[in-house]
Amino acid sequence: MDAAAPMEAEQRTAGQASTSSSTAAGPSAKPIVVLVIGMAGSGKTTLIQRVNSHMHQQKLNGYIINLDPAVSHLPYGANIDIRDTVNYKNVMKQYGLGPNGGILTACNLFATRFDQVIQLVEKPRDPPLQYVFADTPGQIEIFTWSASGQLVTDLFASSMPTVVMYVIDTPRCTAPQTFMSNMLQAVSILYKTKLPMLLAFNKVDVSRHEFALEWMADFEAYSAALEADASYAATLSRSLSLVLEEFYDGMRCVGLSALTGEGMDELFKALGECVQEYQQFYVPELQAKQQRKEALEQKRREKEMAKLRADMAGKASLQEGGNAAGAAAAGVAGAAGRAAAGVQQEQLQQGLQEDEDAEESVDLNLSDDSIGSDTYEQEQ
Ligand SMILES: Nc1nc2c(ncn2[C@@H]2O[C@H](COP(=O)(O)OP(=O)(O)OP(=O)(O)O)[C@@H](O)[C@H]2O)c(=O)[nH]1
Repeated sequence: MDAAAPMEAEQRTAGQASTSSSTAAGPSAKPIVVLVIGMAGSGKTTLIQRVNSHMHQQKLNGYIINLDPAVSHLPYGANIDIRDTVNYKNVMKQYGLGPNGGILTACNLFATRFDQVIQLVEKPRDPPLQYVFADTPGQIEIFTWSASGQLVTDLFASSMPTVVMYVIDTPRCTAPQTFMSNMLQAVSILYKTKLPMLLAFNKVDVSRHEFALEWMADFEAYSAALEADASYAATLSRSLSLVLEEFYDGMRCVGLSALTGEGMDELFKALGECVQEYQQFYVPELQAKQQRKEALEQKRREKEMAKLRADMAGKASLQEGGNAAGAAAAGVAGAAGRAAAGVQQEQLQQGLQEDEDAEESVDLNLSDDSIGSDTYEQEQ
């Protein structure tokens, strides 16, 4: 893998729009990262192309990252392209993998350098970046259920406001069970990432998305659509629709057409709302997570310190105890030499007393050595 490639690829600024004083994210704000996820063929790449041209028109400062190593042609100029860094076909050959294994491994290799991508995105610019759109592999699970997808998502979300845009092929969703499959996929991504989500019903030029909004708002309407179907899958879909009511409630949805450009203004408005949700819910959760991690680390350090103290105390008391016992034995021998049983007893007592004194001084020394930790424990 070419480590310097993300840096070089970034020089190609085809995806950058021209300058603007009226920035949606604010002049000093961090860019909004949009992870574009969806089933194969839902129109992610075409949608990003449309978004790119919309950003140019609106003079929004955008940045595009392609994370799909297997895409053969990109209709937009990506600022960073995974294919400049890693060739998934070579990966397949080198590791003896099939296409999916090759794509997955290519993504994993790229993810190991993703801190460089974050650095590039965060690089100060004038005017600052407002939006970062990331195109993900068509095989949805390669991104959503892989270590690399998790890493990329976490790195973005812990550095910048991050939103998941789940792209849906609307014409295909007119079948109620395909609609349910899409919703379940979206829910699983929401659970996995815990990020604000936007449902983007694409291809509304072919089929309007209002039927989907109705199914989400009204269980009876969805149930009616399944009426003619008495199969087990249909019954399950009906039950799932009830379960998903909580998910549907308040979920942001936009109807888009990557082909005609319909819905672009609504998309950017919805992204702004998602950022508010990110600030309100995700950031406090992230902070709490970091605090829990720090507390665990602190506990681990304290435990190690206590173990070290115990080891040192054991060694020191053995050493001091041995010295004192030696002195006591010498005293006993001297007393025996003078043949005085009372004196012998006295010497023995004295020896034991010395032993006790020695132990006391060991304890004090240990306390001195570990003032910081002891103080912390007492405070706890
Ligand atoms: N009519 C119509 N067709 C669209 C629209 N968006 C995408 N398409 C078509 O849908 C097909 C798939 O589009 P892509 O952009 O390649 O979809 P993708 O999700 O990136 O596909 P993968 O890379 O396989 O994941 C193409 O033939 C596009 O021309 C749209 O809004 N309307």
